Amino acid sequence: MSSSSAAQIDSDVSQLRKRQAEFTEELHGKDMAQHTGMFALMSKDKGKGKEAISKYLKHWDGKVDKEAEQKRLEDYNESTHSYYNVVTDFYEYGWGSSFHFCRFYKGEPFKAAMARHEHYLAYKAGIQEDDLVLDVGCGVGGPAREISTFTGCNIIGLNNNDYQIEKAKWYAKKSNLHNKLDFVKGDFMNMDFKPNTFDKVYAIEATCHAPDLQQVYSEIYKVLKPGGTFAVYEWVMTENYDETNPQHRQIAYEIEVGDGIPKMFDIKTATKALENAGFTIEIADDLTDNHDEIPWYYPLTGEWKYVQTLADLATFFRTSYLGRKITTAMVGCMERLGIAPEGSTKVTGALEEAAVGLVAGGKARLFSPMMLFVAKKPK
Ligand SMILES: CC(C)=CCC[C@@H](C)[C@H]1CC[C@H]2C3=C(CC[C@]12C)[C@@]1(C)CC[C@H](O)C[C@@H]1CC3
Ligand SMILES: C[S@@+](CC[C@H](N)C(=O)[O-])C[C@H]1O[C@@H](n2cnc3c(N)ncnc32)[C@H](O)[C@@H]1O
Repeated sequence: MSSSSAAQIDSDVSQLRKRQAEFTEELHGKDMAQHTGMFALMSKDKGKGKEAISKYLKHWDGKVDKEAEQKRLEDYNESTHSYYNVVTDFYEYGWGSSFHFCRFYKGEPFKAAMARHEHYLAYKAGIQEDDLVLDVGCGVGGPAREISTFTGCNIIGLNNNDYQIEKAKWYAKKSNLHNKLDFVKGDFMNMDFKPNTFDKVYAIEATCHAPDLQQVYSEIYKVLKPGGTFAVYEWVMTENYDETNPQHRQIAYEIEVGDGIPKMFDIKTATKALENAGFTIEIADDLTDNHDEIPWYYPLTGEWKYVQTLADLATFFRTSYLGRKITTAMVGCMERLGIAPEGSTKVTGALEEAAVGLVAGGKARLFSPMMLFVAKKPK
């Protein structure tokens, strides 16, 4: 690439970042980090809120044709940025500050199961005290806070959503972890870190937003020290998935459109992408394939029998089919009263589609949100 075209790309990237940061502040307000869930939804600038939702709908309007898919792949940065601008409040309201699924043991509370899933990844990655670790696609920093507390390591969280970065920084300060954690804006498809920087890298349910898995894994490979480990919970379609089967494809589309994913890839593609990036795969283990008594997707069903503790009733109520209908009705009232941005119910509608697709994919064993890969960069 010539130096003038490289300079042009750099300037386009910095303009995009500036635009996204300015829009974030106008939309969520200067004290954006301090409000969560429905309070955050109410404290948005209503005009910008409407604009944010229409930006999101432009990309995620349910179109399932190849052309729409191609557009989402090309526009992955803006499309995921706009997705997380509008869903983050709902995620925090319904799920908490770790945006991923987990396995559940009998008798185990929801929050403990989520934390254990994070500890397990840290353990498999071999994270040690004082390691410098990169969290790729860090959300609002729930896993980074847990993993740093569990291991004592230092973590840099990389994220392309400004709203989530502000929140992650605020939570880290509140939990007195700001000396161990830092959160930076960036695109995992083109990282700004120097090569060979990190002892370990992990990614939790984030790299599925990449338009090309080999590219994101190659970036991770580049910034990892030789001999370092990369551990990931990847979202994949399983071996049972047949792209030519219209019912299978419909489930994959629901997951893509409802979860802000340009294209769902299968296990084979993810495996090849890791190998082509230069990694040696040490573990490839689909954690949904364990005959668990309590399925990973249970919070999104209406199956009360799986709720393990009384304290989990509040979470389950919000995540279950009935709870989601009630949330949609409540958000509809807020929208009519003008205290939630116009179009908010379209967001709950898309999240409903996500929930339906995820449960259908889980039940049919076509989809896994926890394909664990542990891979090494050779010395
Ligand atoms: C999008 C990716 C790659 C990962 C996120 C996984 C999960 C944390 C989310 C997937 C679907 C989400 C839904 C909710 C919370 C977060 C998820 C489970 C809600 C329960 C939030 C409250 C809304 O009223 C309904 C949502 C349904 C989908
Ligand atoms: C489902 S969330 C998971 C967040 C976090 N790993 C957790 O478990 O709480 C996916 C995250 O990936 C981030 N992300 C998506 N595309 C990205 C990109 N191109 N570069 C950096 N981060 C990205 C999103 O902003 C979001 O924070």
